[in-house]
Amino acid sequence: MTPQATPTTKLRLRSVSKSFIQPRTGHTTLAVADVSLDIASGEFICIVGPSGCGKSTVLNMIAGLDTPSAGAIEKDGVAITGPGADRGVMFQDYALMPWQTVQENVGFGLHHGTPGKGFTTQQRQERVRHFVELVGLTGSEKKYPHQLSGGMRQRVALARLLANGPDVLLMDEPLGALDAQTRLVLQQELLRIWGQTAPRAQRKTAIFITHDIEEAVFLADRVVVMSSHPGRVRAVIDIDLPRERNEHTRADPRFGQLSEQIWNLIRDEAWRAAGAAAAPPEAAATPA
Ligand SMILES: Nc1ncnc2c1ncn2[C@@H]1O[C@H](COP(=O)(O)OP(=O)(O)OP(=O)(O)O)[C@@H](O)[C@H]1O
Repeated sequence: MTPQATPTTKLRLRSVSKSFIQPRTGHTTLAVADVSLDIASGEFICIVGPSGCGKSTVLNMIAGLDTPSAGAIEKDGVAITGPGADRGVMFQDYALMPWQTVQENVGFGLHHGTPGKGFTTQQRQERVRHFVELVGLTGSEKKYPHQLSGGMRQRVALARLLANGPDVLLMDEPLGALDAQTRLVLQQELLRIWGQTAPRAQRKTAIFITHDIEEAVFLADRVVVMSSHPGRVRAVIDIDLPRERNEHTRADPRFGQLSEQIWNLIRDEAWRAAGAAAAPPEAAATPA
């Protein structure tokens, strides 16, 4: 049964399925089956699951880049029928324009797209300055993407996403290409920029895809665990770790328990997705 919408529901997926038909062979892949989910306004949701379980397909449908084959997706009670500036998307590969500076990249949507409507040139410039500062890139405004590290490029991509003023942030493995230390730093930076210490009403609704279970536990209010073939919601785990999340969070025993709980839900499929016939048996508990 589909859950009832609450007054704070921002996004609602109702029995959403998606099939892809190969034009040449006519072969149909059921990528996502019967996904129902309510996402509250200001909530941070992470989606995890084995490779190919349909995470990106779900995100693309919320973005309006793909259309459900069955079911419906609503934002604020209105069906999503295509892309919109109210939903900003961020990918792993930065997607910056190499011939533009940091500030030109951040301001692109404001100067050339619908997000800039209603702003004067001065207001747009001020908005760019604000988001460049928020992501910690003041002083690098005139640099080009090739002059930046991977972490700085994703800061630019995040500033651009926010400058466009969406109320839903859709992030498809945005930290996936970064080295391990930069990734840890940017996880915390992302929560700061998202406003984890602000009241929920002031936060954006965020949906974040990751393969990294600890990243999901660190970031999310709830983790959606998907299973594959076809992609379904296997479990939704409440992350009852206090905010603000910071370096102490990872040392909290609850952090380890939640990570293990999620890994146990996906380990068999993750091993198979990685080419193994089956996962090895779970390690026996150490005798007391
Ligand atoms: N445009 C497409 N045409 C045909 N099949 C597709 C298309 N997009 C996705 N699929 C298939 O749908 C399934 C789900 O793909 P999707 O990329 O959503 O999974 P994912 O969980 O995001 O994967 P990964 O973790 O590897 O990024 C896969 O079997 C994939 O091959």
